[in-house]
Amino acid sequence: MFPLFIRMAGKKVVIAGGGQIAYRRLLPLLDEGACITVISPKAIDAIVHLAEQKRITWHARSIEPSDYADAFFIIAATNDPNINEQIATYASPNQLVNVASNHLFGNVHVPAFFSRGKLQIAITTGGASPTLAKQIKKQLEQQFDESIAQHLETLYEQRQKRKEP
Ligand SMILES: C[C@@]1(CC(=O)O)c2cc3[nH]c(cc4nc(cc5[nH]c(cc(n2)[C@H]1CCC(=O)O)[C@@](C)(CC(=O)O)[C@@H]5CCC(=O)O)C(CC(=O)O)=C4CCC(=O)O)c(CCC(=O)O)c3CC(=O)O
Ligand SMILES: NC(=O)C1=CN([C@@H]2O[C@H](COP(=O)(O)OP(=O)(O)OC[C@H]3O[C@@H](n4cnc5c(N)ncnc54)[C@H](O)[C@@H]3O)[C@@H](O)[C@H]2O)C=CC1
Repeated sequence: MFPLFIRMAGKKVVIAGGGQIAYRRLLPLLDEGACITVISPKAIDAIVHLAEQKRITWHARSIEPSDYADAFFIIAATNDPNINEQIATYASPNQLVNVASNHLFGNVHVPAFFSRGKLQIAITTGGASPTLAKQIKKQLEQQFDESIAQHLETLYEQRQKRKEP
């Protein structure tokens, strides 16, 4: 697995499933300005609410391959592992696909992560123990408190000045 931080503003994201896991994936992507479509016969209230506010699109039906043919990033988070795995199979090899129910499918793992201003830290265990990834995240959250955000801003400004011609 190769770690990347991806600018998601304006990118088409299709999420199959409308449960807690779909919502957990959706929130940080929405913050980043991704264009999100949820396809799911049922959805939790928080997702329905976002759709009512027109912050995302929700289609209340089962997912079909044509729904994600032109998606930049596909998230398979239904409660049917077979459907999730089928999505990974039907997607183009050039699309990013995350399968929430089986780490062996798809080509993207979602890490445990947090930010302190411009500092972003993400941890994965390659599907071995998401719980350990979460614990390591909590330890690092203690180690890097909010003060690092301001320190990093100062370093950033100094660096920008040095780069000025
Ligand atoms: C492959 C991956 C999926 C992906 O990439 O999308 C995946 C897969 C699976 N998770 C499962 C279960 C749990 N996942 C969590 C928690 C988190 N899981 C996350 C990521 C990932 N989980 C990716 C690998 C990341 C890595 O390797 O480190 C985190 C880090 C990020 C996030 O989800 O937002 C988030 C912590 C967030 C945080 O707080 O920071 C908990 C604990 C809890 O919720 O408290 C449990 C229950 C305990 C347990 O089972 O361990 C199951 C079995 C499901 C079933 O039984 O059906 C599968 C399927 C499988 O193992 O194949
Ligand atoms: N952190 C992680 O990565 C974790 C992943 N999981 C996995 O994530 C998946 C989803 O978990 P939850 O959100 O808790 O499930 P959930 O049961 O709350 O929600 C599942 C959603 O999928 C929808 N759905 C079912 N069939 C569909 C279809 N054909 N097309 C579109 N949508 C469909 C349902 O309407 C429902 O909204 C599970 O498969 C579970 O194995 C579970 C726990 C943690």
